[in-house]
Amino acid sequence: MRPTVARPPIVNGMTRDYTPWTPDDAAAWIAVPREDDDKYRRGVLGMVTGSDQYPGAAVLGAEAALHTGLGMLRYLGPERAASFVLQRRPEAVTSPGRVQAWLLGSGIDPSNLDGVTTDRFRVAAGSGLPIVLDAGALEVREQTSGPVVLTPHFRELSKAAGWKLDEVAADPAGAAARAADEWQATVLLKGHRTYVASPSGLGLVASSAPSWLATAGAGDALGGILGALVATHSDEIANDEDALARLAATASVVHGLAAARASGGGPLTVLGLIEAVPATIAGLVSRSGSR
Ligand SMILES: NC(=O)C1=CN([C@@H]2O[C@H](COP(=O)(O)OP(=O)(O)OC[C@H]3O[C@@H](n4cnc5c(N)ncnc54)[C@H](O)[C@@H]3O)[C@@H](O)[C@H]2O)[C@@H](O)CC1
Ligand SMILES: Nc1ncnc2c1ncn2[C@@H]1O[C@H](COP(=O)(O)OP(=O)(O)O)[C@@H](O)[C@H]1O
Repeated sequence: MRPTVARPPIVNGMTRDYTPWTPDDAAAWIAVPREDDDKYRRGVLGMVTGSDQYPGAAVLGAEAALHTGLGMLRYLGPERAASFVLQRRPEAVTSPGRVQAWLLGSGIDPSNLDGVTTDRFRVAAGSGLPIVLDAGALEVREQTSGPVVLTPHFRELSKAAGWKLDEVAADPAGAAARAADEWQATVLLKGHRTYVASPSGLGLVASSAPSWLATAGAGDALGGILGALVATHSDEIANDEDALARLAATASVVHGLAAARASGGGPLTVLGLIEAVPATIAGLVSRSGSR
């Protein structure tokens, strides 16, 4: 039996308490495929990410989702980004079809949306399926009909909510809670500590990441990890109003632990982090198996 590890103390935000989300907590939110699973039953993620300006974000999100594990990835972004995704990951499918969850917005400038992306945002928002909104898709929350999790960093939250950047930076825990209340959506606010607030009042905080993670593209990888976790837990999301918050905190823990593994105390690249995700998940699964 493993020794019991003391849970870190609760972080008191001004408006709600945040319970630390530990690797043991995260381990319970990894879907391990069963013998009777097939690619569709495991979960299909639809991704509308990347643009001519930022095709790399699409590649990082797709790589991260596939390394986290899912039945199928449907990449439905613009043509140039799609060809980069296919060059790295020929298993990605680029034709529309059924999905269990959506990831929208990484690598997209909301002031410069192309027609295909706008149409696909509309279809995803109206599907009623669980949806992860990142970077250029934060505003899509206003059109959605299903469960939503948003993944802004400080500047994105300040812009989307119309709050001063200094205020968000001074009290990120409070800002995440306020956004979750106002938007009636789960909010994951990125930073050295990542705060997850759900509209029901749940607060979770993940702090497993080394500061070496502060590098361009790290958030695009987090989006892919979360997208895969959401696509493989559609039943749990339908039955538990806080499942999205727990999955978001789990994504942050997986991301932070993979970053620590890739870093080994020194600099990391985002592809290095992504390559460390399968071993990170195997480590979490073996923890939950030993309980
Ligand atoms: N390889 C890729 O394709 C990458 C794409 N990314 C995408 O890029 C888009 C913009 O993301 P950001 O996180 O940069 O958005 P931010 O809201 O942080 O910044 C927007 C813009 O403000 C300027 N800016 C802000 N702070 C600055 C500073 N301290 N020094 C210099 N310029 C500053 C930059 O011109 C930047 O493009 C998102 O769609 C994101 O997903 C980024 O994730 C980086 C990697
Ligand atoms: N100082 C830090 N320590 C630990 N993690 C960090 C730090 N700064 C940023 N991060 C993490 O790195 C990622 C950066 O995401 P984001 O700002 O969206 O970057 P990008 O848009 O370039 O992909 C987030 O997951 C965030 O939590």
